[in-house]
Amino acid sequence: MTTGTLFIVSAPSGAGKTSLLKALVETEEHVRVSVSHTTRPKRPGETDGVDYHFVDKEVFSNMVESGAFLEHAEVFGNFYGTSEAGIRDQLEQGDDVILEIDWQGAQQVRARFPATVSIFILPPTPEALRQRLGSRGQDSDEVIQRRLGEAREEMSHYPEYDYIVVNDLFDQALGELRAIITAQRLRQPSQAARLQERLRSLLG
Ligand SMILES: Nc1nc2c(ncn2[C@@H]2O[C@H](COP(=O)(O)OP(=O)(O)O)[C@@H](O)[C@H]2O)c(=O)[nH]1
Ligand SMILES: Nc1ncnc2c1ncn2[C@@H]1O[C@H](COP(=O)(O)OP(=O)(O)O)[C@@H](O)[C@H]1O
Repeated sequence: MTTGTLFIVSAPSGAGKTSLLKALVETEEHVRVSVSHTTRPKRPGETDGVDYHFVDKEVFSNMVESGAFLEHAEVFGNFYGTSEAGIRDQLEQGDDVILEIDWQGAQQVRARFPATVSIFILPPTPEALRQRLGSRGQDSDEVIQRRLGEAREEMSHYPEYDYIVVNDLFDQALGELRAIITAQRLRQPSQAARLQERLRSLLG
């Protein structure tokens, strides 16, 4: 039995991480994206329990108190956290689990699980980031300005990550994400655990 790998994906708001991960799980088996809890308001088109578990501050702080979170952080004035329940089960079933979290959460998860593989997604240019945040059409000007203002701070943490993917051409970035996951699966001992029978017949 092998356990799956825990991946972290971080990026400044608008770089395209949610779109990339959505496309990734549609085509890739045995990869799941963890659904976080957040106190931020739901955007049009988002679904509770699918995009996030939308909760109020009281529920969130009760979960913090009871130790339900693997990590949690305040980002753009809202609270976000990854609940531990479920993630362990998914990993134990052999599935890879991706956490779409900010650099603060990434530091907490690495401290607890040093084998975590982390990926930072960069936009090609500052102009592209601005344009993407605007074209998503789901945030007010004030929210967009705040997110752009904090993009440099988020991006300054890139050296803490194992991989960097530039999301210029969407399909190329998606291919690079797939390559990282594939490479991780081919590593010893993950791959050897999958190949037990074959190895037995080869080695006698
Ligand atoms: N630490 C932490 N950060 C999270 C979590 N979920 C989302 N985030 C981060 O919070 C930031 C804002 O997310 P969101 O409001 O969905 O905006 P978006 O990045 O523009 O899609 C992003 O940097 C996310 O990676 C979480 O569970 N924990
Ligand atoms: N490679 C790309 N080229 C052009 N637009 C993109 C690309 N990747 C994502 N987008 C668009 O940019 C906007 C922000 O993407 P999103 O996935 O919501 O970003 P994030 O989750 O990082 O905040 C969306 O409108 C999305 O369709």
